[in-house]
Amino acid sequence: MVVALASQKSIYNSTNETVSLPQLSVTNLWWLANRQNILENISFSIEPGEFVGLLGPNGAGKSSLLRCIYRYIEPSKGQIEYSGKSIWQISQQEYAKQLAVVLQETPSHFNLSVSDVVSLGLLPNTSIWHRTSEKEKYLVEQAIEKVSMSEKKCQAFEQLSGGEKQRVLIARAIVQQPQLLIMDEPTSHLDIKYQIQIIELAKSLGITVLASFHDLNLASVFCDRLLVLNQGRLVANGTPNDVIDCALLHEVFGVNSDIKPHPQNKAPHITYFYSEKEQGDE
Ligand SMILES: Nc1ncnc2c1ncn2[C@@H]1O[C@H](COP(=O)(O)OP(=O)(O)OP(=O)(O)O)[C@@H](O)[C@H]1O
Repeated sequence: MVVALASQKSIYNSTNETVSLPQLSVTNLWWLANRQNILENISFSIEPGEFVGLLGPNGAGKSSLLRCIYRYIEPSKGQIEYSGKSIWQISQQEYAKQLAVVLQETPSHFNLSVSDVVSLGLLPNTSIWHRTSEKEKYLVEQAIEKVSMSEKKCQAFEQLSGGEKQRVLIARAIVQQPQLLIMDEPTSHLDIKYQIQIIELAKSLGITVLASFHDLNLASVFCDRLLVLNQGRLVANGTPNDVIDCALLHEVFGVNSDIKPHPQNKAPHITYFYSEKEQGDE
């Protein structure tokens, strides 16, 4: 038996014991486009509250996998379950309440101010005719402050820099108060200070996060677990310590590297070699 969606964290097994459900599980997922396998037989699950990084070189299939999970594309085969239920059996409105998505391309929000865009995060939990309450206005203000955009809250969203737009979209996701946050390269337009700020912010929400990264060191320091895609296949799934090693980096990303513990939290920290020199060469 599966309990109601908003609290779907557990089920009862045959001996009536409560067993924990993964927040998200992907099983034998395939996606074909133009008769080509873009995603091949991918399986993994994510527990509630986990912060999971999705890694892989350009074209590995990261965005395609995330698009399947947020229902932008329908997989060719396989299952995606949210709290034990197929995502295709959950109503669009209910799924929108559970899940917020921050993408690398910023959508056009013509004539909307920063505050307006952040307020859009209220929509999945209200109706279009709903009058914004004082509490909701406060939530919006707070989210804008958290991403350090208070000074520009009245400015047109379209006039912002790429990094500022990204921060506003994170604030919109915060306002939505989702259980699962999906971010496709959330730090791609951000300078290093805001990269760290945004990831720390996402972590501080205490919700389940699945985010794709190109910066492997950032992912290593902040993620509980890493999934590595290569040519549409899941080639590694484990803690940063389990996953990040020189052989994998060479095989998947084609780089030579040296790995040492980060001085702050001992997570693997990669130093790349910039020449064609093989490791160990003088
Ligand atoms: N709608 C589509 N039709 C055909 N091919 C597609 C489609 N969407 C993605 N692809 C192909 O699937 C592959 C994986 O693309 P995807 O965007 O998922 O990779 P990615 O890992 O997110 O890459 P990047 O790091 O460059 O953003 C690419 O070769 C891409 O050209």
